[in-house]
Amino acid sequence: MTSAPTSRARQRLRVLTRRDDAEDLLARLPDPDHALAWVRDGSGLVGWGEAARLEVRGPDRFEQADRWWREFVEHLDVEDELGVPGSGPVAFVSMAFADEPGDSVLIVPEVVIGRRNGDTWVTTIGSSEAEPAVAPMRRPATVRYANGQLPVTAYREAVREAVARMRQGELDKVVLAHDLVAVTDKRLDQRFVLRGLARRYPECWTYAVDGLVGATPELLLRRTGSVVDSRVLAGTTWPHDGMSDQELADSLMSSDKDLEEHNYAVTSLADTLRPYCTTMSVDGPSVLRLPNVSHLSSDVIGTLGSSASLLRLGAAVHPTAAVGGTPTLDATMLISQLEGMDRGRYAGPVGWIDGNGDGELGIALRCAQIEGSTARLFAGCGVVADSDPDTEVQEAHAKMLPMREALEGL
Ligand SMILES: C=C(O[C@@H]1C=C(C(=O)O)C=C[C@H]1O)C(=O)O
Repeated sequence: MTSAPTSRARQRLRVLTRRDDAEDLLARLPDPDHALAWVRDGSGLVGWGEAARLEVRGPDRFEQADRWWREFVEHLDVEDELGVPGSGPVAFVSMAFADEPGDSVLIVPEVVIGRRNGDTWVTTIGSSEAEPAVAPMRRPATVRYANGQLPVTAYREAVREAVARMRQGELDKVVLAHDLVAVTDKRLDQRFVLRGLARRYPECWTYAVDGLVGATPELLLRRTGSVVDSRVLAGTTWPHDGMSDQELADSLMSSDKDLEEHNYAVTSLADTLRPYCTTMSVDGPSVLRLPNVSHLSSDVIGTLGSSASLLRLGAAVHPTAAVGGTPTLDATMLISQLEGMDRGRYAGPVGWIDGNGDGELGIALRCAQIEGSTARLFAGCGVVADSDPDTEVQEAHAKMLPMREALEGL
């Protein structure tokens, strides 16, 4: 569906970027229910209002979104004092994981506040309204949890079945997820959740687009002119049995199972991105340590030999084997068969794009879909032939902690 202000775009919207003195981006968000955010360690973008919105679904959702955005940008009058990635016109993006079901969304805010390398700016898109007052923050007093579409017991069974299929040689890796529903005593304030995540996970990208709120450690793709880079994660451990951080890191770096999972993920990203690049290098794996989990992490960097926009590149690489599996098609079919739930925009690309086709797309992990006083949390794990279902259940639990703590205000 296109709830398209294409007609508004045709009227030539005015886009104005000027310098600003924003200190705390998240503190500027006025609205508890419609936050737009992509912030890491104090830098990034926040936005509010809707100058335009696109909803798309299906296998060509990236191409449709790319076409719509390019047309939208053509009908703008832009005045941009900064001319850096993220200044000028911007759309926040959140794509569905699957071809079906699931809606993807692009939102062009009326106001964007950005910060990058110490420069801060404000962009207005078709609006010259004064900044609205920031509504007081709401915090829930109680949070209760209930089964989602795939309860833990069924998840354990799904992992067991996947392991059996892999031992029969049907496929090499599949990433299976489950969900959990949190119910609070009042309407959730997305800004409360965002601030909790950003405070505890400054090295992650804290995001909110159309009610999907989270803090992801995984960067699917960033395009900055002719440079493209990615941070691929797969292979996970978490604090247990009194092991020190060093012992956890050593065990991860020497785990054949985790190295295998990681290798599938890096290969899937590099193989699908390489055709667009003239050079490419992979640096890793090393261990990325977060408060709740540690991951094997590799950085991929390439020089683009093509003018493909970030959304086009996203179409080529999604889903990597960090959230899908290997081979990709077998894995996505098995996911829909064994999970039997709608992932929505969890594990899909999330982030922002600008008028030059640059931007950042993370993988929407460690997140929840917030609606009123409920939040649907998701977490998944890479499963290979050597996986143990009970251990995967514990891993998924560790991956849900950031969102649970943010909801509970811990
Ligand atoms: C699927 C998730 O995480 C992904 C799976 C990982 C793994 O299996 O080791 C690690 C990081 C992410 O790529 C999630 O957090 O829900």
